[in-house]
Amino acid sequence: MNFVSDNLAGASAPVMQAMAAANDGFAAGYGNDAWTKRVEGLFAELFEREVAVFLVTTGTAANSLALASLVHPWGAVLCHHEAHIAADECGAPEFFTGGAKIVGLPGDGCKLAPDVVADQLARMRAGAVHQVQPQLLSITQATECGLVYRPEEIAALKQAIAPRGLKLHMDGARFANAVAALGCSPAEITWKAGVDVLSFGGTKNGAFAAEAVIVFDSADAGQMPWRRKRAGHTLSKGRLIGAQFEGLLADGHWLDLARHANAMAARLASAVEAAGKLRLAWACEANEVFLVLPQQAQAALAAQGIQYIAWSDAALPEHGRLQQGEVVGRFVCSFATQAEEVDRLAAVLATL
Ligand SMILES: Cc1ncc(COP(=O)(O)O)c(C=O)c1O
Ligand SMILES: C[C@@H](O)[C@H](N)C(=O)O
Repeated sequence: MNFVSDNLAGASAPVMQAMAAANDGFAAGYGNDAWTKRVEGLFAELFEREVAVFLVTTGTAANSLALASLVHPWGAVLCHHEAHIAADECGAPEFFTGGAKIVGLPGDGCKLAPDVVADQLARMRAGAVHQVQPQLLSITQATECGLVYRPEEIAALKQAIAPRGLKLHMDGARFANAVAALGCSPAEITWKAGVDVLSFGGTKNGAFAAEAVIVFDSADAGQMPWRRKRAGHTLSKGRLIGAQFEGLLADGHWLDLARHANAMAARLASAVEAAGKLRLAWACEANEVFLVLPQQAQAALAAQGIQYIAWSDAALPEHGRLQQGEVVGRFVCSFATQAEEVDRLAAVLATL
């Protein structure tokens, strides 16, 4: 059984069918194909406004190109110190921005609070030629610890950066899971809350390799066509990504997939809490469950061949610090996770 990552699932059947259907005949290249054009319209409908859409194949590309379009080489990107852009993209944001500084901030569950952001900004002197200039705040939705920002929390972060004119980026690798968890509209947790640019994740949701940079103000999108091309993400057969998103977005399929993943995670979290043997490191709010695993639990899982990632504990609150030998286990559910797998995992953890 595999709870390592939603990246490890394949693509959903409707996405595969959409890709197969897009294979027929000839099509314009480099994003000028019919599938990509239709998807641009679908995103405008989804976000209830005109949007600029740039399809790429990885989340790292989506994040790095979004940042590069809005941050100067002498700029600074504020984010959580355990954010994917800070900890898991091998310096791609720094590379594509031409050297902008990633400034990591603390926060329980990888969530940023407005006062922490404001305090950091107060320490960065505007216009000081000896200092990098803060130009963008990046938040991850759902966070790297599986928590979800509510619309009002996003708006409060926007309010904290507004006096210094920072842009607000959302790493939405698990955006679908957050929307499904909140039951809100995509607009409510993006542009209506102050988000300027979104990395809309399709890959973890149920596509094979489909990510979209969604820019809510066309004035912020001017550099993207060239930056995407230089990054090697303007596909000659752009229908490859367009068809995936068409399959994903059709009839709300993307949200159905996310709801299932979230339901599987909730099933696991409830079973663990009912058994009373283990504690959650953070609340289960989307499609991930983070458990504090003593050595006995680690051994039992290994014996059963149940795979997960031992996750960083750096975002744990002081009172939740690990004891000797404990690790935080990250268990990720996807659209492909079956209830029987969850129940078997829960049974192993209940017999500790
Ligand atoms: C929160 C988050 N953002 C961005 C990414 C980057 O995606 P990719 O691995 O496709 O570059 C990931 C990982 O898959 C992620 O977990
Ligand atoms: C790199 C690893 O963290 C990946 N983004 C995942 O969430 O599984």
